[in-house]
Order: sequence, then C-alpha cells, then structure tokens
Amino acid sequence: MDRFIAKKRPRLSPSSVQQQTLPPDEDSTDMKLAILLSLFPDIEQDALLDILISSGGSIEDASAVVTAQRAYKPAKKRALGASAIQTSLTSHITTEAGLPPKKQLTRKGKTLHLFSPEDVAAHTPCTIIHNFLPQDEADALLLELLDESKHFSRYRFQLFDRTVESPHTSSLYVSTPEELRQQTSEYTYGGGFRSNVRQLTPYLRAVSAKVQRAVNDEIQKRIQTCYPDGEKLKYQSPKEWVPNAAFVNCYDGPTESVGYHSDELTYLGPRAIIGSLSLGVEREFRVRRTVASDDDERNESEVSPTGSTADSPSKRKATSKGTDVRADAQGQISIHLPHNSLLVMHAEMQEEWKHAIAPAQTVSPHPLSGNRRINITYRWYRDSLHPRNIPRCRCGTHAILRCVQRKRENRGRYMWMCYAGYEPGKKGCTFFQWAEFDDDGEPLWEIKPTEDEAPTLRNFIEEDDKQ
Ligand SMILES: O=C(O)CCC(=O)C(=O)O
Ligand SMILES: [Fe+2]
Repeated sequence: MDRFIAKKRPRLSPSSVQQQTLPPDEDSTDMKLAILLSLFPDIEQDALLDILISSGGSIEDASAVVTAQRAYKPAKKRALGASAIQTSLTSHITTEAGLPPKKQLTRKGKTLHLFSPEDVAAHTPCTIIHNFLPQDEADALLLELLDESKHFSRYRFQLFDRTVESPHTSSLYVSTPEELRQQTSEYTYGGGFRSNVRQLTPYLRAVSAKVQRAVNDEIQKRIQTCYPDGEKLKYQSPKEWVPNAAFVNCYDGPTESVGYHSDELTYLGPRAIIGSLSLGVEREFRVRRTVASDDDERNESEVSPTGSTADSPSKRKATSKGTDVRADAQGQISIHLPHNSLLVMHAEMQEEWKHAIAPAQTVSPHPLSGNRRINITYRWYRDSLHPRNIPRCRCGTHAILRCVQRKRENRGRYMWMCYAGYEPGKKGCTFFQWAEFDDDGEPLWEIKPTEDEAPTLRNFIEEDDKQ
C-alpha cells in the first residue's frame, strides 16, 4: 500500500535546512534504483538492481553499463536479468522447527524461488496459506473486485521535478461514509490526501472475518516457533489483530508491478502485521532483507530467527563507495502467490525487509480474470495513531512514521518526518522527530494528544458476524 518505489527525501538546499537533528540517510539504493528505472523504463527492476550493485552503487557507472550492454543487445527485455534458482528447499535442507537456516540461502544477483508453505515460513518473514477460501467464495470475491477495479486509480507522487504514477491501480476500502470522509481529509498517504477511497463491499467484509481468524492463528504460531523465547517481539502489539482497512491493488497484465518498498507505518504502528489475499493471475512476490549500510556481508551467517542480524562491531569494515548496496548483495527471494492464497506479513517484515511485485515476462491467464491479479491487504489502523494524535510538521500536514533500516547506529529506531515534498505541487519541510513507543508499540507522546470526538475506524466484523 505504499508508493510504488520507496524514496529518499528530496535534498534540500543548505538555506532551507533548519537547526535540528536531520534524519539518517535512508533508502539511497531505492532512490538510485528509481532514478535508473526512470532512465531505462524498458529494463526490469531486478536487472537494474544487479547492475547498480555491480557498479558499486554509482548511478553514472550503472547507466554507462546499461548503455554499453544495449549496444550489444538492443531492446531485449530481461536480457540483463538476474538468474533464478528454481527449487523447493524442504527436500534438501534440514532446519530447526520454523527457524531460518544458519547458512545464507540467497546470493548476490540471484533469485531463490519458494513455492511451499514450509519453505516460505522457514526462510522469509511471511507465512502462506494456499486455497484459503472455499473456491466459490474466492471466485465471488474476485468477480466483485474486478468490477470494483473499474474505479481504481494510479497513485501519483513527486520525484524531484517529475510527477510519477504507480505502475498498477488501487483503492482503499473502509467501513462507513464517515470513515471515507476522514480518509480523504484527515488521514494522509505519502504526504497528501487520498483521492480514491471506497466503502467496503459485501464479500470484502465477509472474508475479513476469516482473514482475522487465520492471521491471529498464524501470529501465535510464529511467536511460538520462531521468536526468541517464544515471546512476541519488542514493539509488537499483544492485542488481537483486527482489520479495519483494506487496500486493494489491481495488476492488469504482466508488466504492472509494485517496486521494492516497506509499508508506511504511520497508522499501523511498529511491527505491523498485514494479511494479504491474492486472487486471479499468479504473480511473484519478491522479498529482500535490508541490512545496515556499514555491515560486513559476512554477518548474513548471523541471522537471528526474527531476521535481524547480530551486532558485531569488530567485523565492521569501511568501504570507499556504494556501501549501502550491501543490503542488496544477498539476492532476493520470490514467493509465488497463486489465486486464493493468503500471505501473512509478520511483525519482522516492514522494519527488516522490503517487498515488491516484480514485472513478469508473461502470465498464465486466469479463467475469471484473464491477465489481471487482484490483491487485498487487510490492515489494522491503530486507534492510538489516529491523525488527531500525530505530530504536525511545519507544512501543516501531519508527519509520517518510518523506521531506520540502513544506518547501523540508529537501526530499528522510529522517526516522524515530513513527506509533503512527495505530493505533486507541494514543497516539504525538514521536520524530523524521533518516535517513541512502549514495548507493546503504543506511542509515548511528548505532548498529550487532544481529545476530539472524531471516531476511530471500526472493525470490519460487525457484531452479527461474531455469533
Ligand atoms: O500486491 C501485493 O501482493 C503487494 C501489495 C503491496 O505491497 C502493498 O499494497 O503495499
Ligand atoms: Fe506493500
């Protein structure tokens, strides 16, 4: 549900930099990749990422490589692509129950393809349930949302001096007309207000009860089998996961996609969990782990069960340039998402990994949807993170919540920052403030939030559904 490519804040002129702590330099690989994608829109994102890594993180060098390679292989899509390892791992690798193996499985420039739920649970921060709904219900939901998708739109944002559109369409769904009003005038998304918000449809609501049960079961299994001492993670909510917003994406044809990103945490809070239901055409969901920019590649052998790496300052190594591309040096994992599969993105996902729907060369048409894939991400917007409580920046919009992923010294810390600069026609400010939470992920506000009457979002499950 994020902007289609994670972005670095636009550079500000020295005169506009305020006297305050500026946030850590985040996501520079993604920004570089976004720039390369805009320069070479016909080349696959993965291929550009490989080239960026092998060029030591330099955009200039990477552009020169692409241009030179093109001279030899004109306009052949995927000609520069990463090679894939096609395998099912469970038959080859023994792991402790539910724990990721000690040895790193992915390598620079490689894509490891996972199909079975056991492999997905063991090697990624996700779990997957195939054939989640009875077939007729899955088909009915797909048909309902294909009809809805006529009203979807592309998300637009500002990247330097260009307005860019998401390479797929989407809409947000909430329960009531009042919530719809709030979503277009109080809640923001990537620095601006949403224009495309719709009211929950009958099947979206009916299915949410099943998603809620399954996601809560998967959370408990994950805690018991994967997390240290069988306890929830720090900042993860101990409460029941209750979806009250659904973000629906439509990918019409093989080239529609979403770039690598982690989801915006502003209303979901730290350690967000997302239930993601796939319908129609099967597509690849790619994940890659993010690591601190100054980490040694070797620390990949020290992966903890939560996916974070052990801190070993003695192994740190200074490098001359492009250190941030180390995060991508591990390659990526591809999870195949067939029709009617529920993927749960667990609490370690948004802070420590990035995800994408990769463009495909071809897709196998689905009998009901043709070349289209529908994806629903059910989300839990937290009452304590209602817009009325969130810090305002100097532009007047409220700040957005992010987690430091790359810089070792602040990795895992949360921050509020202005994102208005990404909204077409707006200029952002330099507002930045560290965000503090208690161990259960509830915000610790410096200033007590105002108490107004605006209702918080309602659970999708109505009282009648609970009986
Ligand atoms: O389509 C998908 O499976 C993922 C969509 C996604 O990442 C998002 O909406 O944030
Ligand atoms: Fe996402």
